[in-house]
Amino acid sequence: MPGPVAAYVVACQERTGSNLLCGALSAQGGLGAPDEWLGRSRLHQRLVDSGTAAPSSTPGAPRPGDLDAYVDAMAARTAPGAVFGAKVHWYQLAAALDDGWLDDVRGAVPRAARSDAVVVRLRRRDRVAQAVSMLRAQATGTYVAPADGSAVDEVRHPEPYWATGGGDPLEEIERVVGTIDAHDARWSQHLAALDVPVLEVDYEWLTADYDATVRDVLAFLDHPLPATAAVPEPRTARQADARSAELIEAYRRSRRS
Ligand SMILES: Nc1ncnc2c1ncn2[C@@H]1O[C@H](COP(=O)(O)OS(=O)(=O)O)[C@@H](OP(=O)(O)O)[C@H]1O
Ligand SMILES: OC[C@H]1O[C@H](O[C@H]2O[C@H](CO)[C@@H](O)[C@H](O)[C@H]2O)[C@H](O)[C@@H](O)[C@@H]1O
Repeated sequence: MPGPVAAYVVACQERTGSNLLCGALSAQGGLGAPDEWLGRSRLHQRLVDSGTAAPSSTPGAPRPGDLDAYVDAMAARTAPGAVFGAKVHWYQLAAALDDGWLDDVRGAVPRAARSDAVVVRLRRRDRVAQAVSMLRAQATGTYVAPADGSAVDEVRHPEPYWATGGGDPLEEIERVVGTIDAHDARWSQHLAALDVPVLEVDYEWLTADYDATVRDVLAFLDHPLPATAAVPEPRTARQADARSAELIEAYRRSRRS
């Protein structure tokens, strides 16, 4: 008989609405702040700041000296008594698995909570739209649009994550869709091998019926919202613009011809 949910992972890929969902979970109060604790661009600094970096860790090749100590330090930042949450993109887990400092995704939550950890698997059915969203975020340096309209700093990665930034945009989309498919298959394989409860959620459900989808996720995480309580307002806004629509349409047209 499984116990109450002690920790959770939002298992996703980029541009699947993960900030929208994780914003709702963070706003709930008892579910921590599911951040990208394994996120490559900040991992080395987080390890150093928490005193858990391996001597060999560098910004380009972050490596914990003691993963459990690192995860515990991140968990200590969430409110006392809150359920710990982590958001993990496949490429972040893959890097950790390849480096050998983690055996499976449950390593991203505190050891004491692993046997009662659950997974919310977030995907986007429209992979062309997802790929275009990735390329637009990379091109504009804007990965998130706060719903309150506040400004965010541009993010420029030293090396492009998903595309070269040059060349034929339709070929870029094709390549990124291929990466999304491959990473999705790896998530499926990885989760199928674990004895862990998984709730499947699609970006399309989240955006078509935000209230009902967030309620379903909260119930799965043992934090059901009473029918009389309102779902927290989205913290992020939709980013896709006219250029996104143009690229999606051009790609679809090219596939039909
Ligand atoms: N409120 C709301 N309504 C509709 N869509 C929304 C909303 N908030 C975020 N989004 C869209 O989610 C996409 C970004 O996904 P992620 O947050 O997973 O991106 S990432 O983690 O930073 O890579 C990205 O998709 P695109 O609009 O296709 O670019 C965001 O616009
Ligand atoms: O595509 C790589 C990563 O790009 C985004 O992360 C970057 O922007 C974040 C702010 O929106 C910042 O916190 C992070 O350190 C940057 O790497 C995106 O949010 C990530 O999901 C994505 O993996």
